[in-house]
Amino acid sequence: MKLKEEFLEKIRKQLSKEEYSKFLESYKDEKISSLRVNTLKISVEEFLKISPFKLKKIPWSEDGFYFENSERPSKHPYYHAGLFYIQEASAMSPVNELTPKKGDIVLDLCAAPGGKTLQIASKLQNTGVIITNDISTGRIKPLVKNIELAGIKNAYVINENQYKITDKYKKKFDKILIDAPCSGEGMFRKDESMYKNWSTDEVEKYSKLQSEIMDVIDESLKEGGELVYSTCTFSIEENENTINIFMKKHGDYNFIDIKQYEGFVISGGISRLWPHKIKGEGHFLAHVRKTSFHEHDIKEIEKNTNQLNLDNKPPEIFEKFMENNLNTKFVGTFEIINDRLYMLPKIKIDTSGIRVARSGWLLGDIKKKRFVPSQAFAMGLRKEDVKRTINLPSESVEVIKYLKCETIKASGEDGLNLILVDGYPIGWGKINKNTLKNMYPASWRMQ
Ligand SMILES: C[S@@+](CC[C@H](N)C(=O)[O-])C[C@H]1O[C@@H](n2cnc3c(N)ncnc32)[C@H](O)[C@@H]1O
Repeated sequence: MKLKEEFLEKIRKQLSKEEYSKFLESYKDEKISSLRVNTLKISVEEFLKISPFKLKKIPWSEDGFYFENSERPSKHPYYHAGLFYIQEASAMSPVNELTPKKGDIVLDLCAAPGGKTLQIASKLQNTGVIITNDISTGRIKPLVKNIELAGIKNAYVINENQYKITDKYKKKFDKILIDAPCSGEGMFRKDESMYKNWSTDEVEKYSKLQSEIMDVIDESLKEGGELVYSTCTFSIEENENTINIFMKKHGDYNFIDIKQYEGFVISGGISRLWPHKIKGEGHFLAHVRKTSFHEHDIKEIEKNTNQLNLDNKPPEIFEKFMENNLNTKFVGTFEIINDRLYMLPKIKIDTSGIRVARSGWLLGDIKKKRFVPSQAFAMGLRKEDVKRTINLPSESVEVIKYLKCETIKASGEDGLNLILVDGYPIGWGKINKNTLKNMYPASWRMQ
């Protein structure tokens, strides 16, 4: 790869001579591949027992692992069971730093396609709530799919800009992640298209946008709340400058010391991940806490964290479905939106006037007098929740055929079955005399 002189000049200014030549050398390194185990579905220990891939721990992520470049995990049925997500190693550092805690209300403002939302969800373990947002309508679809595949039940997926969000949600969030749109310099090794579009004008354009986003989103963070700002770029304009402009303008924030890992270049609340110092791509993160305190904020916070009434009865049609098909009786707050039944997260979030793509766990469609369970429902279940299941071994031809939406032969009880791979749900099917009518969604078909 021939790097543009203007880009190299900017890097030269940031590094010593020796560091700079190591940085250039890193462009000749082999590509680095990594995944993160989805602990909503399987513990790291269990995954390591069944993993068909040779894995090596990523130091800064408790559930992140490198795999060998010869492997193709996204083609494995476990990927389709949502047991892991392919995520670049450095990209795991912002959520590791933010460390959402069970019960937190978290905003992931620039979320698509969802790698970091999934990581936040693993930390929350379906407690609290995640508002996961992206401004791009086109990128909402993959975000929704990744959330469904991962079995996340406590997220609202929304499609707004920072102004709309701040207008609606004042001092609402315990934690905010701004994984900002950027010039992507840290990803040049991985994605040449980012490099082709790079120019100093782009750097300037993004730095303005980042400052605008940060300036506005401040109002949405609770007093005492934490914010991580991250990019996958090297330019000072988009990193140190953005966070320093923000800190100057908003005097009520302090930096939080960043967790130290070998190779991270840390100065107080700011960290840089350089590709010649760690096994991963380029990244930047800053961690800050809002510190000011006013009497009226307490009332605001209390109002915001109202719990939903948990005894809300499910619609009769779903009661019947549970009786006939499930061992578990789900209780919670149910809502029907456009003939689709959802179970909402336990913390009440007012989404009126907001463009919402998903509200919590999509259970299924109500079609005339029938309840048709959704793929998202299947992906959020455990095998024990369902009366009839068909287990397909991960090495079988049948599981691949199922994931390719083909009809297969399978022995089991007639009726609706949850289809499993080695005990982990992958979708629905109906058995009739040893033939499985495939209900795997065409849009999820394995390629
Ligand atoms: C670096 S990517 C996010 C990657 C994502 N966090 C992940 O881990 O998969 C930046 C995202 O910001 C979105 N974006 C750009 N401007 C935005 C804005 N003003 N508000 C919200 N999202 C924005 C882009 O559409 C893009 O999907």
